[in-house]
Formats: sequence, structure tokens, C-alpha cells
Amino acid sequence: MVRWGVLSTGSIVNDFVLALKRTPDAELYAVASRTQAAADEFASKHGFQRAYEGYAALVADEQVEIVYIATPHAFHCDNILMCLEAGKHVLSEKPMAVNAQQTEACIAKAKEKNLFLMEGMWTRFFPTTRAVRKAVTDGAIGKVISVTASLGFKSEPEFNERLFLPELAGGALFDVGIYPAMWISMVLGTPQKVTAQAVMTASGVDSQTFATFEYDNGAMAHMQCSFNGCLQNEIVIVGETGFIKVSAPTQAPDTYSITTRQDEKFDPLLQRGKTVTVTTPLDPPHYGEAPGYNFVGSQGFVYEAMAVHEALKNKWIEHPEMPLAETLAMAKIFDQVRAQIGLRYPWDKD
Ligand SMILES: NC(=O)C1=CN([C@@H]2O[C@H](COP(=O)(O)OP(=O)(O)OC[C@H]3O[C@@H](n4cnc5c(N)ncnc54)[C@H](OP(=O)(O)O)[C@@H]3O)[C@@H](O)[C@H]2O)C=CC1
Ligand SMILES: O=C1OC[C@@H](O)[C@H](O)[C@H]1O
Repeated sequence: MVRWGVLSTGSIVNDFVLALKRTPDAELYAVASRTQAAADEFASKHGFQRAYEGYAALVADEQVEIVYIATPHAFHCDNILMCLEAGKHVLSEKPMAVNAQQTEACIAKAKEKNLFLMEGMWTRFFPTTRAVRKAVTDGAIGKVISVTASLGFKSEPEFNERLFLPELAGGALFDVGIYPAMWISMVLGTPQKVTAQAVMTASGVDSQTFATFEYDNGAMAHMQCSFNGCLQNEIVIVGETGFIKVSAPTQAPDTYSITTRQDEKFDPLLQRGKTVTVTTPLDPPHYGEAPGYNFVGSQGFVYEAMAVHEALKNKWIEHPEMPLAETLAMAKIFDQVRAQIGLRYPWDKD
């Protein structure tokens, strides 16, 4: 069994824990909150054995093997370092940290302590994502020339204040932009050049950011994220001999289609070819019909939790499907995007 501890009692921890209950070999051991009352309530709702006031108290518990961190973005780095220092493996919600310098510090500490660390890019472990990655790697659509990826929804401070507060590292880029950015990164790797534009809120975070990634091999990608409205929420990967579309919700995908040249009659201008659509239903299968979850597709956290268990069993300090180098590379790209769009947080130096 893997003894899990979770930091915070917020919206996503609820969903993660519901999925953990369905993950083989997961033991819901401890929860910590800023207040004892919230920790107690969460523990009794979900059946945790220990409930702690303060994150440090949970981290001091020797029985905890791995900690799932789901605090606001601004605290991830401190939380991760505290856990690693105490000898705990860590799964941190996205983004791992709020700039490249912090991300580097977290990765260095994990390596120093020989402990597992991963940014919670749960999308990576869905069967659909894995199938798309394999199709691209196997050359099903030929050399990739472009990726367009978007994720956006209408949000207001009333929905969740943290999304709009600079002191919590709010903004669309970190909250949702990281999903399309990581889809692009999975397919094309790290871009050589990035150009970005944004719409800013009165509170000083980005409510919408669009960025273009350019690659030395001639490929290009476009990333869109928004709190101002529902974007297409689709991934389109175009290769020289076909294309792949991943349907919404692309952060928790269950469906993709692949269109390839069927034969000599393929007409590129008509975009017709042989299209195969593949759906891998979640369990429970339907979006919006998973009782108790706050977010669509959260049943799919099982895949991420299983990947973490696989890593721990094999004594890996990182998972090959969401490697630390990729997290760091994207943190560096996001530093550039933030500089270009003027997204500054209180701790940023001039
Ligand atoms: N993978 C996914 O699908 C999703 C991932 N996320 C990620 O999860 C993380 C948390 O998001 P979410 O659950 O929506 O956030 P919430 O605002 O719902 O919860 C955050 C929790 O962090 C704790 N916290 C500690 N310090 C503060 C502070 N100063 N202000 C507010 N809360 C604080 C609180 O728990 P307590 O009081 O118990 O200590 C709070 O409940 C983020 O990294 C986010 O990007 C979010 C949604 C979906
Ligand atoms: O990761 C996330 O996915 C769903 C969004 O609603 C949420 O704000 C974000 O943190």
C-alpha cells in the first residue's frame, strides 16, 4: 500500500481523493489544512486516519510516504521543499512552481534527496493522451508541422478568487494555459522562440493569453487560454500526411480522431481522408455524471495516481511521461511569456 498525505482541503483535493479511493494500493492516510476544523471535516468525509492543523504537522508524520500538494500556485515551491526536506515523495498540482528559478530549486532538492517529484499534469496519463502520443511517435500523421491548442472558460472572482489574485499567482496562463502548452510540448518539445499577447484584469493578472511557439525544424504551435469565455478547447496536431484532433475537455480527454491519407485520391484541400475516432470512456463513463466531483473528468485522476504508484514501486524519482526536465523547460518558456505580457507577481525582481 502507498500511504498518501494531502495538503489542503480545497476543490481539487476532494476530486483527487475520490479518485484515490478507486486506485489500487492507495491508502488515504493523512490530510492537513490551515485549520483543524477543516482537516477534521475532510478526514471524516473521506475516511482519512489522521487530520492535521498546519501542513508542517502532516509532513512531520513519519508514516506519510507521498504528499499531494494542492494549494494555490504561489505556495507550491515552499510546500514542495518542505515535503522533500522531510523525506516525502511529492506530487504537486500544476504548475510545479511560479518561475524557473523556483522550479530548479524543487528539482535540485528532489535529486539531492533521491525522492520522487512530479508536476501534476494529470492529462498525460489518460489513455487518450497516451494513444495520441503513440500515434505521433509512430509516424501516423508524418512529420508534425503545427499544433494548435486551447483551453478557456468564463470565470469570475466569485467562482474562485485565487484565479484573479497576483499574490496567489493567479491568471489564465498558469491555471489553464499550462494544459495546451503541455500538449504542445509533448508533441513538439521545447520551442526555440515564443511570442505572446494577453488581456489583463484590473487586478493585474492575465485573463486571456495567446502565444506562438516556433521551432528550428520549421514547426509552429499556437497556444490559447482564457478566463473570458469558452474557447474551442481542442487540440489539433497537423502532420505532413494527416492530422489528429483531441476533443474537449482536453485537460481530461476521452476522445480523439485521426485523419490520414486513405489512398491516392486524398484531396488535401477538401481535408478528406480516412478518419477514425477513438473514445476511451472514463469510469464512471460520462462527464457530468460522476457524483461528488467538482470538476469534469476528475475520475481520470486514477491514471495519474497509478503512474505515481508505478514510479514509487520502481524507485524512480521522476516519471518518464511527465519528466522534470520538461516541467523546467516550460517554466522557462512561461517566464518569457510573462515578461512579454507584463504579468508580474509581488515576488518578481526587476
Ligand atoms: N488538475 C486539475 O484538474 C485541477 C488542478 N487544480 C490545481 O490545484 C491547485 C488548487 O486549486 P483549487 O483546488 O481549485 O483551489 P481552492 O481555492 O479550491 O483550494 C486551495 C486550498 O489551498 C489552501 N490554502 C492555503 N493557503 C491559502 C491561501 N492563502 N488562500 C487560499 N487557499 C489557501 C486552502 O486549504 P486549507 O484551508 O484546507 O489549508 C484552500 O482550500 C492549484 O494548483 C490548481 O491549479 C485546480 C483545479 C483543477
Ligand atoms: O486545472 C484546472 O482545470 C479546471 C479549471 O476549472 C481549474 O481552474 C484549473 O485549475
